[in-house]
Amino acid sequence: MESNTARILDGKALAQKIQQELRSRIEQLTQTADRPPGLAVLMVGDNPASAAYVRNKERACQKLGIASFGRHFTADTPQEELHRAIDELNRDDRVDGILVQLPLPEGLDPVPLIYQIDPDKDADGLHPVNLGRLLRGEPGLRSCTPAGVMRLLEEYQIDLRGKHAVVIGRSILVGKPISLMLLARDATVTMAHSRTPDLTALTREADILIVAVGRPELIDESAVKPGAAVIDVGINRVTDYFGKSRLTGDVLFDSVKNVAGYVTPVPGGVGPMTVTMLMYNTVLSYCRTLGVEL
Ligand SMILES: Nc1nc(=O)c2c([nH]1)NC[C@@H]1CN(c3ccc(C(=O)N[C@@H](CCC(=O)O)C(=O)O)cc3)C=[N+]21
Ligand SMILES: [Mg+2]
Repeated sequence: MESNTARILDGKALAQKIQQELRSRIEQLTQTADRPPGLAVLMVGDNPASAAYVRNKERACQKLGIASFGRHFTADTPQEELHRAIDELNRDDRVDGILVQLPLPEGLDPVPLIYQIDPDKDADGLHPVNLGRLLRGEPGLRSCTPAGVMRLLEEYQIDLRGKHAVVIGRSILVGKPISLMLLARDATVTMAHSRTPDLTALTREADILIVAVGRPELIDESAVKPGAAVIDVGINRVTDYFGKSRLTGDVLFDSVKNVAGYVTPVPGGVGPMTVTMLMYNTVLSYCRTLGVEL
């Protein structure tokens, strides 16, 4: 049998390249602007994974010259207090981007908080106004993970026009917005989910396969069309045979690489792109405030 090794879509490298570009642009703009771009992350409780993500975001801000306005609340903070914090940040002229780190502790509802963020400061691109803009094909802040995936496909010049894209997972964070972005690039899009019968028969038809379900290593080479581009959005922490914890995606990378044309690794694929698009959105809304192009 002929052997094949897919080209790796290096999200880490692309993320670094885009961050470098953002850093230069910020440096240039802050020579005349009276302030740097600012990002405010609201973190509630002390979920260790969330704390690690927030630290990563703050580190990225620091590297790029973005001011962080992190606010940390205890898990028993009343919903109303979070609404007041968002209201303050909406009115704070130093802040271009606001996000609520998800998930929130039990008893707190993220949805009304997201609705309260000024849509033009919605760094996560999750406000209904921004999702509506995406649906309508209008400019706006785009959700970070889907936007990061699109940048990765662009970087490797993967043809979308007229191609069959299959998206597994229908979340408001990933599956739904990425389907709209692929559609806007003239792909023929199928949205699959946990109730789709014979998922494998469908995924084998995909030229572009986006997997965003949160099931470790669900997709192996038997589910992939030869030459397809496979994008793994899953980030699952699993314990291996030896009791060691490791990070794995929704795709069994070592199997899929034998048939796919392109595949993203985990870690080092979509994850770093998500953080980078958050920085990008913050700088984009900063530029809009200054009245300049990014
Ligand atoms: N309001 C909000 N916005 C988010 O964008 C958001 C969120 N809440 N809550 C949690 C999820 C998860 N998420 C990740 C971002 C980067 C990596 C990432 O950089 N991962 C590295 C590995 C990191 C590691 O080693 O743990 C990689 O895939 O290479 C992963 C996951 C953003 N999220
Ligand atoms: Mg489902």
